[in-house]
Amino acid sequence: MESSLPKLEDLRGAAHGLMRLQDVYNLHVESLVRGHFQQISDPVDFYKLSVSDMLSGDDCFLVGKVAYDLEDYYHSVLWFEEAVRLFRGTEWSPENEGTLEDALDHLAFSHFKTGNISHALSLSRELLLHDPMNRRVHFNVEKYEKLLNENLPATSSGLTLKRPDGIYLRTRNAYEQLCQTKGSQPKHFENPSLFCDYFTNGSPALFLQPIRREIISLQPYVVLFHGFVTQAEAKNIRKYAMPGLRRSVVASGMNQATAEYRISKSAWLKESAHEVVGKLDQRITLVTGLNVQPPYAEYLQVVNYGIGGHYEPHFDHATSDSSPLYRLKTGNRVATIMIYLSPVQAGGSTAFIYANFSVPVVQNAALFWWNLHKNGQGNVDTLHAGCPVIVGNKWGMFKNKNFHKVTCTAVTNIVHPKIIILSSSTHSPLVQILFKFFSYVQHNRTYTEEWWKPLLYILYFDLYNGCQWLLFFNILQKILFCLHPKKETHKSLELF
Ligand SMILES: O=C(O)CCC(=O)C(=O)O
Ligand SMILES: [Fe+2]
Repeated sequence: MESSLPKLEDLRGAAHGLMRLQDVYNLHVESLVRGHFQQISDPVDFYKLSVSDMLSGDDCFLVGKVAYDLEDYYHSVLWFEEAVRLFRGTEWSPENEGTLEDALDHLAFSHFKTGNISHALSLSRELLLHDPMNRRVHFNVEKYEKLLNENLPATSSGLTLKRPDGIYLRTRNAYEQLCQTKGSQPKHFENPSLFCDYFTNGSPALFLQPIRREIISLQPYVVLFHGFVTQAEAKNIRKYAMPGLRRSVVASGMNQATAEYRISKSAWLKESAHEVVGKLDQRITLVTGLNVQPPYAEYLQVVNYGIGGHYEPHFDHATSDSSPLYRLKTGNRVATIMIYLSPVQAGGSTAFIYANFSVPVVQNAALFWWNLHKNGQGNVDTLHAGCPVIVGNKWGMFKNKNFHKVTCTAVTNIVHPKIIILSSSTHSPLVQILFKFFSYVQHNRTYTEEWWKPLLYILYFDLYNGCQWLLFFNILQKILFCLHPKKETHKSLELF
C-alpha cells in the first residue's frame, strides 16, 4: 500500500499547485483556505464549493515552508500569515508538523527578508512571549530595533509584496488574464466570420448525423466539434488509460523530462488497447480529412490533470531542429485535436495566448487546430496553454497529426541535382512512384525546365494527408499532362 501513498514530492507538488492557483487566478489566500474562490481585485466568490474541508494552520504552514525553502518570501509571508491566524484560533494537534511558535518565527524572518522590519519585530516580540529563553529571537529583536532606529527607508510596514518573477514568462499576464476569463472567445456578433454549423465535411458517413461545429477562430484556425464522443466512450477511455498514467514529460533539448510548467499524468493508447481507439481515429479522419492512423500520426494520448494541474504556454509543434520529434522521425506536428473527456467544475480552460481567446472545458467536445502554416512553418499564433484546474479533475485526449516521418532524401542520380525531396521514407508508396516517375522522365528526356513544380504539390499533399490515392492520381495526371500536353493523359498513366 505504501507505494500508492503520496510522497514528499507529492506534498510539495500540492503546495506548488495551491500557490499556482493563488497566482494565476489572483486569489485571496484567506478565502482560498476556506474553500471560497475570491479574486483579490473582486472579492465575490467566482466559485464556491458546496462542501469543503478547510485547510488547517498546519497545512498553511507546510505551503509557506515550501516557499520559504525556495527563498520565495512573497508566498511564504502570505501562507505563514494564514498559518499564524489559524494556529492562534485552534488547539495544537500532535499530528502537526509546525507550531504557532514555528509559524511566528518563519513569518517574522520572511517579513525581514521582504524589508518589513516593523512586522518582523512585532512578530518576534510575540514569539518571545511563548518562548522567552530563545536567544536567537532575542538577538533578532535587538537587530530589528537597531535597524528601525537607523530609520532605513525600506523598513516600513507599508511595503507591498512583489510576486517573484520566477522563470521569466513573457506572456504571463496575457495567459493569466485569459485563464481568469472563462471562455473569452469573441462572440459571433463581434466577428461575423465566426459561426456554428452542422458539418459533414462532404463525408457520406456524416450526412445523416452531421457534427456540430463551432468556428472559434480563423487565425489560427481553431474549431470545436461538440458531442465528438459519447459519455460512455469518454468513461471507457478514462478507464483504459488509468493503469498506464505516468507523470507527463516535455521535450528537453534532445530528450524528454518532467517539468514544473506541465503538471499532469498521461498515458498512450494503442489501437490494440480497445476498439474505441480505432473508432475515434476514424471519426477524427471524417471531420478533419486527415489520415491519423499511426504512423501518419501519433498514438492517442490521454491526459489527466488534478487540482493545480496545468500546461503553461507552449507550442505543440517543434520549434528547434534538435527536438525529439525529429529524432523519432515522426516529423513535425501539423495539427492537434484535443477531446475533453470530463467536465471541470472550475478552471482548466485552454487558452490561446497570442490569438487572445480561451476555450472553456466542454465535456465530450473536441478542439481542433492547425499548428503549422501550409508551407510547413510553425504558426506562432498557436501558442496555447492548459489553465490550472481549480476544482475537479480534467481529462483530455490528444491526437497529434504529423508530417509522416519526414526525412530528407536527396535525389542525386536523377534529373535535377538541385532538387531535394522531403518524403516519408524511401519505402513509402509515394517515393516509389516518384522514383518511377523520375526514371521515366530521365529516360524520355521530355521534361520542361519547370517539370518539378507539380512535384512539390504532390509532396506537400502527401505530407499533409498521408496518401489519398484518388486525389494523388489526379495530380499525377496533371503532371503528365504538363509533360505531354499533346498526349492523352490516361494513356500516359498506363506507363505506371
Ligand atoms: O489541457 C489543455 O487544455 C491543453 C493541453 C495541451 O496543450 C497539450 O497537452 O499539448
Ligand atoms: Fe499543447
